[in-house]
Amino acid sequence: MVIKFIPHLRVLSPSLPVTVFPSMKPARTICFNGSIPVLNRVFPFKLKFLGLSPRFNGKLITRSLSTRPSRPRSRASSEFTPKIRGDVRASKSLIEDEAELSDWVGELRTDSFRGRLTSEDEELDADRQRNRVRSSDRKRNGVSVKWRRESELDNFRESSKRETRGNFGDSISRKSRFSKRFGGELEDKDSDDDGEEDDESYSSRKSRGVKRENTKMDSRRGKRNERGLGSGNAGSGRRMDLGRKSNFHEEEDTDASEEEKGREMKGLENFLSGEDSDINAAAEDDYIILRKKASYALGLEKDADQTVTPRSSQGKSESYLSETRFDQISISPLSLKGIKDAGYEKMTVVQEATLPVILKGKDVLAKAKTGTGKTVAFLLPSIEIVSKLPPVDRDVKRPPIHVLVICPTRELAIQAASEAKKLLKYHPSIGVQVVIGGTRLALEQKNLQANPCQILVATPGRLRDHLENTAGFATKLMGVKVLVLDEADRLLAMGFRKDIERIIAAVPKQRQTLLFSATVPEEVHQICHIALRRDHEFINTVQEGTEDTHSLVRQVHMVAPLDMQFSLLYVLLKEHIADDVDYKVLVFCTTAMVTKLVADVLRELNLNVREIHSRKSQSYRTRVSDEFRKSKGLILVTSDVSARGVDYPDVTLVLQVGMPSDREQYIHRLGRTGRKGKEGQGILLLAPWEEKFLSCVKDLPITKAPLPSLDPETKKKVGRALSNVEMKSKESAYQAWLGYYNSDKNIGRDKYRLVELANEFSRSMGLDNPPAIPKLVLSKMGLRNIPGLRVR
Ligand SMILES: Nc1ncnc2c1ncn2[C@@H]1O[C@H](COP(=O)(O)OP(=O)(O)OP(=O)(O)O)[C@@H](O)[C@H]1O
Repeated sequence: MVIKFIPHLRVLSPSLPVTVFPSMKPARTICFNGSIPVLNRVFPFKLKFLGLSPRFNGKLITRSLSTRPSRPRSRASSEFTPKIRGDVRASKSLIEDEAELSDWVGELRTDSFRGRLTSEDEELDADRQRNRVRSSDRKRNGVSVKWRRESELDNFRESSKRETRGNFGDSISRKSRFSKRFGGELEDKDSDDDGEEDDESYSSRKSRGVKRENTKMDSRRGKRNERGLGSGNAGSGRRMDLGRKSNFHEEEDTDASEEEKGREMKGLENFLSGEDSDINAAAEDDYIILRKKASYALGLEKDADQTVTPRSSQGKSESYLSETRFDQISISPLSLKGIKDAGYEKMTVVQEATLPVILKGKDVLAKAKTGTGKTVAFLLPSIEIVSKLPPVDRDVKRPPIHVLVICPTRELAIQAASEAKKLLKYHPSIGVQVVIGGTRLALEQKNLQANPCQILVATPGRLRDHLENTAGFATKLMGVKVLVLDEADRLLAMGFRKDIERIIAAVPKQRQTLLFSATVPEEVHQICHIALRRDHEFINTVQEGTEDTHSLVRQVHMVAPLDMQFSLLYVLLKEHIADDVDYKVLVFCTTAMVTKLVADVLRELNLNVREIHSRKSQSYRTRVSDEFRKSKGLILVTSDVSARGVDYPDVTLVLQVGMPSDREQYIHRLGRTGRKGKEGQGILLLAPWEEKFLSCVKDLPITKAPLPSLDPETKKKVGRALSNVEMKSKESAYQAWLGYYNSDKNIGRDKYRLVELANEFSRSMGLDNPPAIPKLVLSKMGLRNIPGLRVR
């Protein structure tokens, strides 16, 4: 089979705008023989699962499980990656970052990885299945009991720690308000039964309980260590299975008769009420475990102060922080000082898990939930590696770049560079610079020349620009020791893949590569070999059996016809604002132009709104992003430019209007709230024909919420606001809307239906007739001669 790569995405996507870029050249077609699945067979990878053990003496214990026989490594990437060297001038990348992807997403979106699952995947699944069986066999033989016990204790300790976090009372009250609004399904037993208890007393009661538990746990940990229960056992080859802890009950109870169960229940109730808790100090471990088991068996969990939490949330809202302090690990005193100044004391779980592996020189593919400190996880070891390299002579004309960090969006690149600056505060000789699209290339070239730059953070498109247009840049890249792909799954997807392949070809083969993301779909495992060595470690800090989203983020979806959606959006925002004076809301829209329209409408409705998308200048984007980071009482309407990685503290609500491009994008957008173990809310507003999207996220705890009622006055108000919005904004939104859904596999298949829906969208904007669309655009979208469209 022959696969064709056509360099310019514009040519691929019929929905692209008509603007012609000077850099556009006639499409070249690069052909190579052999399908990607075949390449996968030839260049296999070895998956390593790493559970996070309870941590003892600051050490993380890892387990690895090979799912595939190792086969000889091959030069996969180089075979279909054209080499770039400094003087070769190729056309510029047309995709600067994800914001542009979100506008021109076209067919690339749905096809990025999906649809390429073949018998090879089935084979892989079979492998995994076999391993699962082996793993459960081991469990039946009692091998993993210790780990489970430790996990139970960790779970217990961590749930206690959670309670100590600031604003707990506030969180609870918000949670219960959210529950009230969205009905019984969300009833949260964390809060009081009647939901009336005031925040202060709740909060102080919690912290009392926690202190008690923490002290207990500390002494228990000491005892466990003495007894060797928690020893690493690193060589045993066993797989730690933290995710099993919430299945404790199911594993234990399957054989009990109904009568026995009844007896057990009574006994367990006594036990939980404390009547049976005749424990001595030496048996505290077992007491905790038994108590947990009893709780599970009863379908509820009582924490230290007897607060009941529903079983569904047990073990899922694990703390993002580990027990290990930065000063317990072996990093340079200069880094440690920087970390202290940044206010970090304990490592996050992903930092604790990845740091030792990276410092050992391994390639790493890491998965950790959103907002859990992945940036520091790859920056800190990278800085450590650079700090150990011999200093570069000042006279060297083209000092090497040692660490290259690639981010899919400009905002994310700026953020990562600023995090690096914080950590480098006491490393005066190590410089970090950022190169991103939307800024002047010449200015960046000057900066690169004038200032030290051992660490470079870049968006893919601009990096290629430098490779192709900045003298000596390719030579500098030959010094790369560590290559980081932040949001790796995005960067390895089709929209960026070609840029990434070119970048990989421009850095030395002898390097360390780190891939980080909150989502690592199966497809990434299959193609990560283009960046990673075969013996890389896959470090997954998301417990098996738990969701990829945070349990403290309440997720609901609503289904409403398009003609209700502007009014609904308004009502939902008003309700949220009324609930929380410190509101900070992100409203995600499908495309840049729809984002603009929604922002225009909400502005007309006198809400405090900002907008951010790729059609705004970079300086505007940076300014708005900074403002939103620092503000409260603000709504940011945004395209997917803000979907990944951007760290806005204390976002109270993420509202997604229209279906996200895929499951991963849903998770990343939602991940803008509930960061650093905090609480958050997510609402997904879908049209009836978008409901299919829910099947992609059926593993996530998204409950259906009833629609708020819309009074006639609200409808009128929203109608007036819509009529005040410029026609141009509506025209652009209509065209963008059509392009977005045209590229959806399901919706775009039936063009007649698509146009009907687009015209429904047009009516929802208050237009009697749909806006006319240029003939050329229509033919690029494959929509010529479809009834219902107006041509201009
Ligand atoms: N050890 C730590 N202790 C406390 N806070 C930390 C620590 N490490 C990082 N943080 C903070 O946690 C927040 C989230 O970090 P970061 O943005 O790196 O998350 P992430 O996992 O990359 O999220 P995303 O998946 O959305 O990109 C940031 O504000 C960061 O400063």
